[in-house]
Amino acid sequence: MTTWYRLYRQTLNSTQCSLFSPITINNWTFGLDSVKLAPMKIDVTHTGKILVLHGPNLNLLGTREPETYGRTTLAEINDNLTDLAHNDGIKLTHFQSNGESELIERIQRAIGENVQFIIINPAAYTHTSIALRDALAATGIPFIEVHLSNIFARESFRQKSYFSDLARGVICGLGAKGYELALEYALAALSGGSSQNSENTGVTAK
Ligand SMILES: O=C1C[C@@](O)(C(=O)O)C[C@@H](O)[C@@H]1O
Repeated sequence: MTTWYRLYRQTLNSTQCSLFSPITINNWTFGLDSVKLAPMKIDVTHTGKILVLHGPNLNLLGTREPETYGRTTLAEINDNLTDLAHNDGIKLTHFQSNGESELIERIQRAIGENVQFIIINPAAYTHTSIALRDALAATGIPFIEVHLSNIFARESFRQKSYFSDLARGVICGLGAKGYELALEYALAALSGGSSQNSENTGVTAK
């Protein structure tokens, strides 16, 4: 999909405004100036919004049980996702909390912010929180459930999720890569490129 950006060029006595098709290389956008071809770094026009939510103890990623959750820190995960989304002109915000009520309030705010997709690792709340599940259901915003570890290969109490039946999809056991894959799907869905049709994907969309 070609995204068009509005470029403003300050002149001596006026601000000229034209539409140009940009080329983006390494987060720099090059546009055609109305007089000459000149590189201009501009703010990318964000055409969509994705919210990434992390539940309790995920702030400790990197040092927390690395044999189970890997050595990638939460900051590294968030930075990577932010860059990937930004390259597609999508604004990505992330939020981590150890508290159920804070996560619920963050989800409720997403409605007013026009968030179009949520990626969530509810962490231990996966197995306990009807309240978080209800908050996601109340927004009606499609979401993907992500777990770093393969919860189905772990203790039996981790094999129950209060989210999976509402989720567009579930990714678990692939470590930090799982977030990237979830984002890839969300970006495709926002650009209309991801089929929501079970006939085409083999996946039943909610
Ligand atoms: O905190 C977590 C992390 C987790 O969601 C995961 O990403 O693998 C799995 C949960 O069972 C656990 O409580």
